[in-house]
Amino acid sequence: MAAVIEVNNVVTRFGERLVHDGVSLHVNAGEIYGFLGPSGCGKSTLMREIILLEPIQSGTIRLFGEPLDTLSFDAAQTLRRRWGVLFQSNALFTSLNVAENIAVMLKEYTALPAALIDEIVAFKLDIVGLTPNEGKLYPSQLSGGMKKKVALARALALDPPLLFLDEPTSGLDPVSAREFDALIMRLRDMLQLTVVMVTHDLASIETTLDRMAIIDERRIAAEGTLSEVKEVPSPFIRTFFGGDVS
Ligand SMILES: Nc1ncnc2c1ncn2[C@@H]1O[C@H](COP(=O)(O)OP(=O)(O)OP(=O)(O)O)[C@@H](O)[C@H]1O
Repeated sequence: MAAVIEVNNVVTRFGERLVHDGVSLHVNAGEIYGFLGPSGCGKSTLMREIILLEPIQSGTIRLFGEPLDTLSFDAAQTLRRRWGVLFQSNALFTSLNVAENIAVMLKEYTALPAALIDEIVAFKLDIVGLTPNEGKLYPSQLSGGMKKKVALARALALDPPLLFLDEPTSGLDPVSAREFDALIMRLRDMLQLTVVMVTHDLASIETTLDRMAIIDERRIAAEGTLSEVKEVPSPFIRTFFGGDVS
């Protein structure tokens, strides 16, 4: 299976704080892959380095085989269109309705005619389970679960093969959270996506992740399937999966 993301020996330091000290992992095409680890271990920072929001200080990251550190400005812009990101905050535009939020990316990055954009938006609403009428609502009129679906539809607007999710189920009630997990798995299969998510949600981890990396003590403490990482003797893994702490 081809690696969509290869992280090699990444070292990240903020002032005195060493966050990553030689982090390496790889994400294969078509997997749902998790970044796990204690609070502050650098999960979000690693994701930000991969999506070009944070400079790579040392080490290499390749996306679709392309090394990120030597990308030209134009190549970086082209690459950015190959992933979608669902931020924890959803980052919806409050002054735009749901359909307009989804259309933003299409208006900004394509020269498609308005009628075609409307059709694409209708399709994106449908695949995340929202109705055309819900497309007319504003973010303030939506539940937490609906906001996530809108942000997901927007992240998928340009048909990226790669999707990043930052704690997608945090703040959702358990029913909405499991519904969202099922949606991610369905979309992965339907659109043949590769999905990377930062998560602390044990139910999501158990049901959705094919493989995961545990970042702990500045390094990868374990990488593999759930049963593989559970075998690794590490205090964080024992506590997190062992049920010592809720
Ligand atoms: N731009 C920055 N400048 C300085 N310190 C930063 C910066 N970004 C992150 N950090 C620090 O790096 C460490 C890792 O942060 P990060 O948000 O990646 O952790 P995390 O594993 O995602 O945490 P959480 O699970 O709590 O969201 C933290 O100590 C954070 O304060």
